[in-house]
Amino acid sequence: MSPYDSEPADRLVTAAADGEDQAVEAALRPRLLDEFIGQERVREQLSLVLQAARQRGTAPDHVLLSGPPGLGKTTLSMIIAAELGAPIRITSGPAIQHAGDLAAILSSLAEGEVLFLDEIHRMSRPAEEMLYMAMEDFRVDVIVGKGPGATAIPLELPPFTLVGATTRAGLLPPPLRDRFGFTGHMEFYAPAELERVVHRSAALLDVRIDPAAAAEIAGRSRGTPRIANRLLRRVRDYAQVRHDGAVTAEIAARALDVYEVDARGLDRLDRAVLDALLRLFGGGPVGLSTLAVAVGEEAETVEEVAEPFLVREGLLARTPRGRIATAAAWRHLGLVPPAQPGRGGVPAQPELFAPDGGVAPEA
Ligand SMILES: Nc1ncnc2c1ncn2[C@@H]1O[C@H](COP(=O)(O)OP(=O)(O)OP(=O)(O)O)[C@@H](O)[C@H]1O
Ligand SMILES: [Mg+2]
Repeated sequence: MSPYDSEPADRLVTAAADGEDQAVEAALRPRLLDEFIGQERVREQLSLVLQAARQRGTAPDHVLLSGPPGLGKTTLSMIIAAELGAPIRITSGPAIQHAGDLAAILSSLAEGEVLFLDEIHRMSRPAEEMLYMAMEDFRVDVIVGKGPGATAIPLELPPFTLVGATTRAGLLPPPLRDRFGFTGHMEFYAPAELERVVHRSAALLDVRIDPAAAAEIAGRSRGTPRIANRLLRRVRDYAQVRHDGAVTAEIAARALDVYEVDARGLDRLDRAVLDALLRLFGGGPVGLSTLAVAVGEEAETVEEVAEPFLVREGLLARTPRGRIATAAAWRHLGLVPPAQPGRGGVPAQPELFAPDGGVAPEA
């Protein structure tokens, strides 16, 4: 499910898991730390935490994994359990409505079990407070009865390891954040790392793929393994239906053109926003609501779905005066910036425009 209500349900480049992703992701998940690609720092730190705990024969400190969707938080939590040889219990913040729900889970944990709490920032306040005590003292107070006659019965818990995951670490109350012994910050993946993800997944899916094709898919995957895996599946469909199943760079590029994911990973909506900003408003500044009307979308959709990636890619900037396009945006759409801002762009002359990202001269 997309974290954004405003995100179109069928968006190919969403970082959120769709139904098909959920069905196939289990098969594509690396099982051990050594198979996990990229995130070198998190991997090394985590490996030390786990190895030390194994040597001491105790449950490791609680672990918080934070970062954008699709970067491998759920995958890493399962790896933690596998590396410890411990069972894992999986639940999520929204599933825990009442403190009692959490008490029931905690009291049934086995010694050394890993409790994976996904979307931990969406837990209810009373459950959160119960979790503080459970994390720190391995104890919960179960409230029996109501009103003035209510009593708290303390309940000892076996040592366990909480692995929390969140896309919004900033929303976690400090007392909760402080109770994790280790926080892994997941970063977007470099293209070379995504290439390795594509090769690995292709092998598991029995897809023959050229190195150049893997690079083509990686470059369009927005730094996100989940998107790389999804694009690979769409490319596989195309290669199978239109060709003999083998994926070359040319086939990958053509397939992703069919699905309107461009060389930099922008989809139709992203390009529409950039295109309006450049052609209609001369690169800005223009207000969000005006820009949204120009592309026929809700302001929230433009702001939450399209803009974060455009900003991350250095194609668009949000300023107090409105949205403005960067020089890279003009180049990406093959346009030359106007001599006077606000006049609209003209198609680039081939000799003026360096498609490899060279500087486009002022007209
Ligand atoms: N480092 C990696 N190496 C190989 N595959 C990866 C890696 N990280 C993620 N993946 C793949 O990407 C997909 C998404 O990963 P995962 O479900 O762990 O992301 P997530 O961070 O939990 O996302 P969300 O925030 O939506 O829950 C999985 O299929 C997984 O196999
Ligand atoms: Mg997850």
